[in-house]
Amino acid sequence: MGLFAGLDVGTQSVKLVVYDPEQRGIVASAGQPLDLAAGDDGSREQRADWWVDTVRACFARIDPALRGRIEAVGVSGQQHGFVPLDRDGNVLAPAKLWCDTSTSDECDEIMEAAGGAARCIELAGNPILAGYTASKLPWTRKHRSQAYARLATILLPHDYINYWLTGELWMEHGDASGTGWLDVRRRDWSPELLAATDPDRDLRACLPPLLAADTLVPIRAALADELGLPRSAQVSAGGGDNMMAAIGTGNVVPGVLSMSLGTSGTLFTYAGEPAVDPQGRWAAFCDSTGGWLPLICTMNCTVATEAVARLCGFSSRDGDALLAGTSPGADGLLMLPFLNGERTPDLPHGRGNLFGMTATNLTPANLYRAAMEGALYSLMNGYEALVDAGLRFEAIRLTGGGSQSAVWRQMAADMFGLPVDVPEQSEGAAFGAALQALWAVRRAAGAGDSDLSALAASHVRLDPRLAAQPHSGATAAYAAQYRHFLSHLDAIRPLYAD
Ligand SMILES: Nc1ncnc2c1ncn2[C@@H]1O[C@H](COP(=O)(O)OP(=O)(O)O)[C@@H](O)[C@H]1O
Ligand SMILES: O=C(CO)[C@@H](O)[C@H](O)COP(=O)(O)O
Repeated sequence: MGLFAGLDVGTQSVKLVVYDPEQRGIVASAGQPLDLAAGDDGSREQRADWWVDTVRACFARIDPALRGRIEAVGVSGQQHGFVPLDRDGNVLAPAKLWCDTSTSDECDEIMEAAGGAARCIELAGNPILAGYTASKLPWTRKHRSQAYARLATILLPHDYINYWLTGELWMEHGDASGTGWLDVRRRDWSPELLAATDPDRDLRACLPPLLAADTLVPIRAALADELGLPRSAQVSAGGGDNMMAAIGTGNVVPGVLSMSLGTSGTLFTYAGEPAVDPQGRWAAFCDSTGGWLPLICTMNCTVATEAVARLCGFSSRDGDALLAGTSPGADGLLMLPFLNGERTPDLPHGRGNLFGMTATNLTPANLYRAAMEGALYSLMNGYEALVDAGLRFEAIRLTGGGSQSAVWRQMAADMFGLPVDVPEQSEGAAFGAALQALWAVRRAAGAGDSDLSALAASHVRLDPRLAAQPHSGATAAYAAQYRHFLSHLDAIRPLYAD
């Protein structure tokens, strides 16, 4: 059997893993950082050619002998980014990203045109929140009128990489549901939401076909030659990074809870049917295997820890050592880490807040701990909605860069009162993309092991050395601090109302 490549175009970097399904091991990997253009108005943008150049650089770092054995490639990407193309497939403007809060007025305008947030949920399963793709279109109409005039196709980041790899335009249901335009119950575009976004043109014409999760498309021969891949290599449907991390953490059956600690913080679980919350307390997305993926996403996870580490002059990679003398609750120091504005809770104009400072507790270590805790309190807030809805979990599967911190692993176990398991394959999204490609190839071959849950069960391996068990004393300390988090959140909401 050949090798399977998984690419993850994240916010901070591109990651590439090459997986050998026979050996059950990652045989090569490469990562390369990405720039981010940030504006005071909350804009967060990247250029599509940065992604392509970085993907090229990652492939170049893999041994050519391994590249020559790659049978299929799966692509994962940060969700929601708006990639506008003209009719010749040229990119018209920088991509506004999932963490771009400059379009919150346009979110309100779309929801008003559709009949309000509750009506959006009735129509398509989700309100139009800051970060989702939909509001970036009217923003483009207002601020980039030339790009709007020439707009022929809308893609998401991973769709664009698929287009570059294959020359074919498509979307799949998982990432497409993060546009805000997909009716997640019918798994098709909502005409009402499209019309509410742009009453003057048929946006449906700008959206490429939605292909099934097990689709395979041949790579472009010229690009295969350039990247050193076989001309027979294929590209699977791919998906949003959370959809791919679901596969890469074995979250393809009900009852598993995954948490990703990256630029964003996310919590998600698999559902075999649409999982819509009438109050919109979670994102009712589709997954990239034919199911659904109720998801909580915060915009400030490692955003907050990186900011504190930078301020205090250390690397987050060394953060655990600094935390040695600290304890749950950070000695009373509490951070509401909404540095970039926030989606969960819905405070696009929010800012970070620090509470509980005394003459003795304001140390770099407590500050760093407060950032880590604050990132998890935000997720806890969303998790309670899932629990209210009757969902129960026995453990957390942790992935994303933050999963490399032993302190964060233990903190998650203690705060949520659940054991934390960490897959051996630490790049959950990139690994999930490789597994999706493997699954699609096995299905196309009619192979016996083509059932995804069986495939994930046999390929996603947990690393017992990285597991953490909850300690009840710490759980109680976090619960007390979490109550403060909620009361401070109530207090600051009016400050950031518009
Ligand atoms: N050992 C560590 N301790 C704490 N944080 C870490 C550690 N290793 C990585 N990280 C964090 O993880 C981030 C990268 O996470 P990742 O999931 O790759 O992000 P994204 O997919 O959003 O680009 C780093 O910027 C850093 O903040
Ligand atoms: O917006 C969301 C999910 O709705 C984010 O989770 C993005 O998908 C970006 O992910 P990372 O780059 O942080 O992995």
